[in-house]
Amino acid sequence: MAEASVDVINPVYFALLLVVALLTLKLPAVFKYLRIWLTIRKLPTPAGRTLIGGHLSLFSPLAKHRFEEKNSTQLGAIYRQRYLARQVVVIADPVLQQEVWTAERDGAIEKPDQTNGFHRGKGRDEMNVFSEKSGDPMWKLVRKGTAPAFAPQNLRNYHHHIVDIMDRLTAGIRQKGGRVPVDIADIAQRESFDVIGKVGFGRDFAASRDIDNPVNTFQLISDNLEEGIRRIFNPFRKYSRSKDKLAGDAKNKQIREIYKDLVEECLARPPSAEDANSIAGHLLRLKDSQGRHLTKARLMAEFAIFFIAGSETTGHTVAWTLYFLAKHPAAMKKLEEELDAAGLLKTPQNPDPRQFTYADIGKLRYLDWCIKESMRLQPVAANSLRRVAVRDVRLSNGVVLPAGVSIEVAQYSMFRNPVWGWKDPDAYLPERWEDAEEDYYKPKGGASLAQHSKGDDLDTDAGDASAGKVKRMHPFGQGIRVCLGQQLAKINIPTAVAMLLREFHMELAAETADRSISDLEVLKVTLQPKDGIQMLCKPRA
Ligand code: HEM
Repeated sequence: MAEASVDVINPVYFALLLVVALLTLKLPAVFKYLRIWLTIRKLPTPAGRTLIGGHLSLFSPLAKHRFEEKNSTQLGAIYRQRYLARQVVVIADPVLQQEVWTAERDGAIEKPDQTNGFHRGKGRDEMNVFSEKSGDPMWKLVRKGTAPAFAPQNLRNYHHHIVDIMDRLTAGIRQKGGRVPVDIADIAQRESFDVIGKVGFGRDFAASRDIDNPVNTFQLISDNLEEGIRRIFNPFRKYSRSKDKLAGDAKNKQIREIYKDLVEECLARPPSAEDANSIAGHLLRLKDSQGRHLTKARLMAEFAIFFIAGSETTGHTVAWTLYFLAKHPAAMKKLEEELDAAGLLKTPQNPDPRQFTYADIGKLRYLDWCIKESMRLQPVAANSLRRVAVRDVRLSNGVVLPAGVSIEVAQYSMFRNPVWGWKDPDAYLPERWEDAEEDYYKPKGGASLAQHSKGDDLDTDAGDASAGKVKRMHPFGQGIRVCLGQQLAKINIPTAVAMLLREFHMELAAETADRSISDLEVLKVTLQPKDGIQMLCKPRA
């Protein structure tokens, strides 16, 4: 329920902070806090918060997207939340979120203060292209410097590695004979792991070579992300001596060793033409304005983010896509027909179909729609995108985001809330993407939108507020911090899905089919299958 009444909790915090401030003479911080609270206090807020934790006790960080979906339905597309003393404005409105990205481009909104939450180091050297503020020259240097690794020509040259990796995986699955369930989430992880190994670091991680051999690194990454998430919402956790926190510290150490090894290996390896175009190749060549190469610590932090972003996103998207297809036999059949028509499906008439090529990407429209629809319903970036206001930002609906307030852009709820015009939002309907306009929100009386959204468009495809439409589907984010690796994802996902379906008819095994999707998922930085997606992969010919 919306609450527009005076928040009785914040004065308590204010009093506490005042005492602390008097003791530490940090009065400006207290006045800043008071100003934030006074500015946003009229926004609705979810009921049930507690005195100290605020809304923290109302949701699990591992299912926060669902809490946000509920709130944005009940409270509207802009509301406030409190995590301990931190005031957060949550935005789940396509128009307002575009204004946030405009303000970010103008320097009024930034990434929050954070070191690399995923391996939790200390200091500037631990920042990376994801955590660094947009105003920082290092962010620009790394973003610009690594962009050529994701250029279409470069990715085209790497595509044969993806095909080889998929060939190895399908050979491994074929050996199961279609009788025992295969964990397709694990298969997809192996694929994206080996792909980032090659494209990112010129290394064969060999996860696709033996699908029965467990890859310990997956669990390590997964646990590390979970620990990272827990610390974002519990700043006191770092002082905890609990068993699971200490285990988290030990795993953190182990994963740092992996990044360190990777950096050492790339530094020591004689350069090859292909390595020079890998992400690591670009990172190793970068020099700052004073002509200095990145330090080893900085390289580790950058390697870490590409390692995680590369392996934790595309793999889960492949797994969710196959899950939805198996759940929706009519969509699966249509996709099989499309692949067959393109000569890419093994059938009795075509027992040796041609190989999937780079040129196929983009031509297989139904495949594209199936992936997009999966990304709408189960976007891997379901965690809201976190920012902070550097200076006051007035949104076109009159709400002011005061300097210092935390901002969370809730993508998950935007992709399915019917108020943004989604028809049958909970249904898996790949056909909806046949209409290119489906990407956009067009309120009745588009003219008012032009007024509502004063932001300039940031991406060429961000929408056109003056034409009365704005993007409501943006799984790769938007604006200057839009996903750097999206082109890699866009070639990897269709290749993996098409190459699996080429060989196998895929059905959900009972242990997965009988569970609801909320029971199958977990939000550990990315929205991923909690404990696998079991499928029967029946060889086609
Ligand atoms: C399905 C696949 C993927 C999805 C849905 C996805 C989604 C996103 C989103 C939403 C952001 C913006 C975060 C924000 O605004 O705070 C982002 C940023 C980023 N992504 Fe991805 N991503 C994917 C794959 C990849 C891959 C394969 C890589 C690299 C190997 C990658 C590297 C990055 C990096 C480095 C950033 C930070 C960019 C910056 O802040 O300037 N992503 N991604």
